[in-house]
Amino acid sequence: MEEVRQSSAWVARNSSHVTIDSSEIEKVVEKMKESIPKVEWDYEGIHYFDNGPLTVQYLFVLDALNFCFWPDKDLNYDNLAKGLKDALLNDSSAFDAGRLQKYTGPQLRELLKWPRPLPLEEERVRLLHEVGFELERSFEGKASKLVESCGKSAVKLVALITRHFPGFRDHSVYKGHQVFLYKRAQIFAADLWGAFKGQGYGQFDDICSITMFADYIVPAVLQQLGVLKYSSTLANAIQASSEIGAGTEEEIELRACSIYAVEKMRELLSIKSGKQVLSVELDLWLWSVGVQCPSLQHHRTLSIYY
Ligand SMILES: Nc1nc2c(c(CN[C@H]3C=C[C@H](O)[C@@H]3O)cn2[C@@H]2O[C@H](COP(=O)(O)O)[C@@H](O)[C@H]2O)c(=O)[nH]1
Repeated sequence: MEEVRQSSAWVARNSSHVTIDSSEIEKVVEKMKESIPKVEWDYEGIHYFDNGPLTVQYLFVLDALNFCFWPDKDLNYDNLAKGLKDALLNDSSAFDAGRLQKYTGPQLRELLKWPRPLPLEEERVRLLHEVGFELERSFEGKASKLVESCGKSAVKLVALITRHFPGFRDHSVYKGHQVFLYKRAQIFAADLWGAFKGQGYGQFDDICSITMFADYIVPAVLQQLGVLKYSSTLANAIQASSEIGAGTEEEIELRACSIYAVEKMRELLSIKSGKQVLSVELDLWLWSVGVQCPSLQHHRTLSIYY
């Protein structure tokens, strides 16, 4: 994940619309250092879990579709996680590689029991087909095989996923530089780690290499904490719920500066608390704060990446 760290740091150094306030990072860290809020994975009980390969298949399908809920004001991540869980409980072959390649938009909607078209539904279906096809072609149809071939390395897992599945290649070109953010590939590794509690399919000896997952919730939380500061034009656009184009400087800065800021928080917290703190732990905490605050104004970008 060095490429994610380095390219995000480059954006933070050259940023025009978003700045990181180091003194606010220090204040947040000072408040947290005695007890870093530990957030239990699946504290909501919304995920499928059977401690085996079907859970891996479930999480891979979940993270293939884990993006852009906001255009439907009633839809959120929980609906997706729970909808896919119920679908699997109802039919354990629902995510077989052959089946994944055949879903249509209306069938996906029905599977999730969602009464109207999903945001970016055509893309969601295309990505499901891509996952089914490539799993069948290279991994005996099983996401568990993909994970097994990574030798307990999250870095290898992200590299393998982004090599095989174009839909997970979450990157942009910013001021002439290629920037890697890899949100859904990294969150898949983190979901395995969380679900399997760092054992079996969730054992990654390098889980400390994962960065935060640059979505639309965590940047808003960091802004609320004072860690991120926006230009007035950007602040107004977010306040007015105006769409921010995918690949624009503003969008990349929001995401990359969030990664950089969380890395800085992690470094400082590790020093002050004398314990190794993981970016994934900070992410889970920040995300849980964000989703518990319905009034939080987040940026709106149509994207398949987050
Ligand atoms: N940074 C970060 N972003 C995350 C997650 C998760 C889910 N993690 C679960 C896994 C185990 C735990 O129990 C968590 O519940 C979803 N998202 C992103 O949020 C957005 C959805 O927001 P809303 O529209 O309000 O549902 C969307 O971009 C989605 O991709 C996370 O952990 N970190």
